[in-house]
Amino acid sequence: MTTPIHKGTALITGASSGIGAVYADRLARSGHDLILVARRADKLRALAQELTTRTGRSVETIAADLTRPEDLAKVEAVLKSDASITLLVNNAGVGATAPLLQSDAVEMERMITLNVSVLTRLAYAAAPAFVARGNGTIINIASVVALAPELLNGVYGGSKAFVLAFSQSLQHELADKGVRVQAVLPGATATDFWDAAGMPVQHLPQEIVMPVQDMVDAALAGLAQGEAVTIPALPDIADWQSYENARKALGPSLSRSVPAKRYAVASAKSH
Ligand SMILES: NC(=O)C1=CN([C@@H]2O[C@H](COP(=O)(O)OP(=O)(O)OC[C@H]3O[C@@H](n4cnc5c(N)ncnc54)[C@H](OP(=O)(O)O)[C@@H]3O)[C@@H](O)[C@H]2O)C=CC1
Ligand SMILES: CC(=O)[C@H](N)C(=O)O
Repeated sequence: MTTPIHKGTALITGASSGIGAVYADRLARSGHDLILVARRADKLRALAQELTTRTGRSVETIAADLTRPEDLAKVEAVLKSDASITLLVNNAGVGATAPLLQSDAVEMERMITLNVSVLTRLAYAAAPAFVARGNGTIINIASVVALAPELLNGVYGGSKAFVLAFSQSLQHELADKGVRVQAVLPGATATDFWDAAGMPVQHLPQEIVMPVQDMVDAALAGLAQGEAVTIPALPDIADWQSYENARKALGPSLSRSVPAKRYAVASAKSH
């Protein structure tokens, strides 16, 4: 059993499998107590027991379907009231691989609820408490499809583009208030995600699939290095920086009093 220094409590959503379960393992080992959230209570309990035995940390579980308003409210209340929480891992999410014409609009809306609305509500529950204490970290799990929406289902890509943009906005607003925000953009990662999304992970070219433990270890290394956006698979961080610099360079030209000349609009101002 390891008993490192106590680093506060991490609340992890989607902790019953995949990326969230590995975050739970790594954070418990590095000295965090945990609150694990997902629907499958049996999986959460088994993981909690294993982690407590192995690390000596306190691990609580909350069985919650975060798309149900009453369950979401329960988790929001914990984030608002438990002053020991120093870290929120906003990880619960679902995906899809089907193109628009083969997708069900109600399922797409459910995806938006979990990937966008729930993530936003939980960040809104945590951030004021973190700001009040001048300390706290929010990790938002996005995806490389935030940058490449053509890769998978378009609503999934759009939901992850939201997570990236929202994280960047939070970074901008909260950086001087002692609160850190990291967006993590995994590429294909070997988890149950793929079965639920409609394509077994074994059907992907294996050279693009990262083991889930390596993905989380890289993301936590990126956090420790102070990265605001971590793309575990990207070999050269300079490529991301050029992309960001190009985006920021557009800034001064994006809102002007006249349309661009190429549209040949006779300005209303001259009438
Ligand atoms: N695997 C991949 O290739 C990639 C994944 N991601 C993102 O990583 C995150 C985690 O996915 P991953 O670990 O891969 O997949 P998993 O399917 O293994 O994990 C998804 C987690 O979300 C939980 N969850 C799903 N629906 C709900 C709900 N309604 N309420 C509460 N919890 C819910 C699941 O638990 P339960 O069923 O018990 O509720 C599970 O713990 C997602 O946001 C995904 O978009 C990003 C890029 C790549
Ligand atoms: C990029 C991927 O392949 C991944 N499954 C994701 O969830 O975004």
